Amino acid sequence: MNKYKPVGKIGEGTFSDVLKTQSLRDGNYYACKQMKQHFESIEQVNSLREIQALRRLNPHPNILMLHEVVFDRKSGCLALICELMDMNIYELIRGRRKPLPEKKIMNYMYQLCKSLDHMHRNGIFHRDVKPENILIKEDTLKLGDFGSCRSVYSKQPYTEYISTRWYRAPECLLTDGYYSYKMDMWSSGCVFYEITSFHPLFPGSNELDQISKIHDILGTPAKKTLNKFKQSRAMSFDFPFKKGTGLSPHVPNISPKSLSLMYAMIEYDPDQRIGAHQALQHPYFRELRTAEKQAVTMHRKMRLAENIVGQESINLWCISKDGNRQHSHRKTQQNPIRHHGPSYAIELPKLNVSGVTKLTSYPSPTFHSVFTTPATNGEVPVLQPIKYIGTNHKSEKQKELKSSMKQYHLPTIERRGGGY
Ligand SMILES: Nc1ncnc2c1ncn2[C@@H]1O[C@H](COP(=O)(O)OP(=O)(O)OP(=O)(O)O)[C@@H](O)[C@H]1O
Repeated sequence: MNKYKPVGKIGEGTFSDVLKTQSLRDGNYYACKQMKQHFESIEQVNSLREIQALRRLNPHPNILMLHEVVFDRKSGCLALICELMDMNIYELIRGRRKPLPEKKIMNYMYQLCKSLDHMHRNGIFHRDVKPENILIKEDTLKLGDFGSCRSVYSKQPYTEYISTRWYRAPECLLTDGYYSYKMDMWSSGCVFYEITSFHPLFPGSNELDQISKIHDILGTPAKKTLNKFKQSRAMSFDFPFKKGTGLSPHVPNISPKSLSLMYAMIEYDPDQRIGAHQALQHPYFRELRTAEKQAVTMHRKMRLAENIVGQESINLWCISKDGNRQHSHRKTQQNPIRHHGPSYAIELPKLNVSGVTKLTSYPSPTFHSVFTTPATNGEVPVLQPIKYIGTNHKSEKQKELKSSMKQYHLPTIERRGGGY
């Protein structure tokens, strides 16, 4: 940790203090997440869910970037050195009166859905999506705090207490641990509402009140849905019929498309709830998808132009240096671009360097394929050498204690149905 100079405290969570630090090597600023828990060995550090998830999900434009893991064996202190962001979503909207421009909300929601899509495709679900865990820097949004995440292939029921109550999906509230990745969509729908209205959607004061707040707006669910939940709950429950006000009276000024996506995300039944990949295809995001496609096309054209210019200058250099066309000729034969014009088959691998294009280069998955076949990104990245050791205040908003030891092995992507 002597390679980093602490500058000030920027955040605090249940499990960590987050400091702004400056690297003495490159002079850049980073966020240093100093874990409150002490560790006995590197093996114990490596088994930390958060580290495993970040390594598997990095790099992606909408996932917080892990720069370095620093562990001090003597003191047992552990710090995650991450990219420094400006603030979290809760801080962005706190005390604000003027609504955020609709374009900004759309842009943030698009990026949030992209982070979820990437995570779910890679066999991980977050389990604690909430405004405090969504970080922004200028117009870029990144999902952080993977301390509660799980493998989608791990065996239910999940016994530990998870997710902050206000963002907890009905299946988490009403079953004995039979929930999965769709719970992240519910939480994100609640965040969508909150960045639109600046109020939490379901601010329940306890679990029963949480359900009641959900029913106040969505109404009690169909019997079929409740019966599904009842099958995975030891204790029986029933709710007297309630109609629900719907979302519209609470967000009167939003567009119909925006409302439609919001409803799809907070669908009561997880089987009917929209998934992240589907959400990205929703008409609400049409404009952004078009802009993205145009940017990709432009990028391809630019790379192509660069290649041609680069190739020509190599050829010219070869000719002038050697006075020998043979060498130049061999070069042009090696690179068919010069003779045969552009080929996307040649260009695409270069585009994959950027995370955004990497996402678009996935085989277009049906929703099922994400969870019935191994994830597309192959193996878990190898751990980099571990180096050392290492207060925006946690919001006063209601928070419940999560499991204190957040260190478990994340099953490899290929493993299905197993788990811990
Ligand atoms: N990379 C970062 N850049 C800027 N701020 C950050 C960064 N990482 C975390 N923070 C701030 O620190 C706060 C706490 O971080 P984080 O949620 O990762 O800690 P935690 O101990 O896991 O919290 P929790 O109690 O939610 O489990 C965040 O809400 C955020 O405001």
